[in-house]
Amino acid sequence: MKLKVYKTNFLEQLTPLYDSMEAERFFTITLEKLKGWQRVDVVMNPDAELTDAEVAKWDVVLNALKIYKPIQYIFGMAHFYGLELKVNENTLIPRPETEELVEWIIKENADKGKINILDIGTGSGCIAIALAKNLPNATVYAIDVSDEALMVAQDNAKANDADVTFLQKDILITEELPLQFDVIVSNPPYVRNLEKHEIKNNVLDYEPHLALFVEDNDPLLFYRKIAVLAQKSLTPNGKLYFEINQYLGKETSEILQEYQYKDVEVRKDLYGNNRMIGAIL
Ligand SMILES: C[S@@+](CC[C@H](N)C(=O)[O-])C[C@H]1O[C@@H](n2cnc3c(N)ncnc32)[C@H](O)[C@@H]1O
Repeated sequence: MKLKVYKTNFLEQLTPLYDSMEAERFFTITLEKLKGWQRVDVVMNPDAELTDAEVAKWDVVLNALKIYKPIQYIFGMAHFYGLELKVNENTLIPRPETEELVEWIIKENADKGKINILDIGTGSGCIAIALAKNLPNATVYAIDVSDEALMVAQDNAKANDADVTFLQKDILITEELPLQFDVIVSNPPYVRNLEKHEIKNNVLDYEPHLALFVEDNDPLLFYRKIAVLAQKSLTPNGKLYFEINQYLGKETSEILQEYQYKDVEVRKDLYGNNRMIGAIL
């Protein structure tokens, strides 16, 4: 079949489900992953053919997209802060908002000498690995409760030549952190069940609920627990950084103030939502 004809069919089948720009983006990614081609190659080779075997592979992708499987899980790969990271159903797909949190930490810590950093709830390892790559003076540790996520994170650190020490721990039952840290960062689960209706099917049906959801009656439990643990484990003037639920900026700030943190600052993400918070001990 001609690639041009397949493309028309691919886009037609996806545009009732996704907007046309997104469908076009899926085509481009599939083209790159399955054929090693860029969009310009399609223009330059108007008569290019797909063999039956190639069509079968493209159809697998198309059918998965039709049931809203995220393209990052289809190809097992996501991009974060210039890195290519392996992802699977045990790891959240890293988000652009989280890149902004990483950017904040890098800017504030680039000029410091040797520092220890801890990432709590590391998932794919995205935050820890991006920090290790961009802050060469930092020694980076990362915790997750999920062994499956930690396996992915470890592979990602290795593939990206980043030195990160991973530890399996349930932060909710941990009584102390293993070391003193200059920076503690976390993007913990923060989506309330009552916000589930705002979550798209591709997230709800495929991304790990362990990484996303908290109970409506105590949505900030991770923040409270980490604030308490960090009181004992941050160095003087050490800083805590969190990604936060956009609707709970005020409540999250109040927790940090209650636990005697100073200079509590809420920052917005690129969409204008309250999305991250920093505070000094
Ligand atoms: C919102 S995801 C963040 C993943 C990654 N840091 C990112 O920014 O994409 C939260 C992570 O916390 C982990 N997690 C959930 N409960 C935990 C617990 N009790 N102790 C430690 N980690 C936990 C999940 O496995 C998940 O990887």
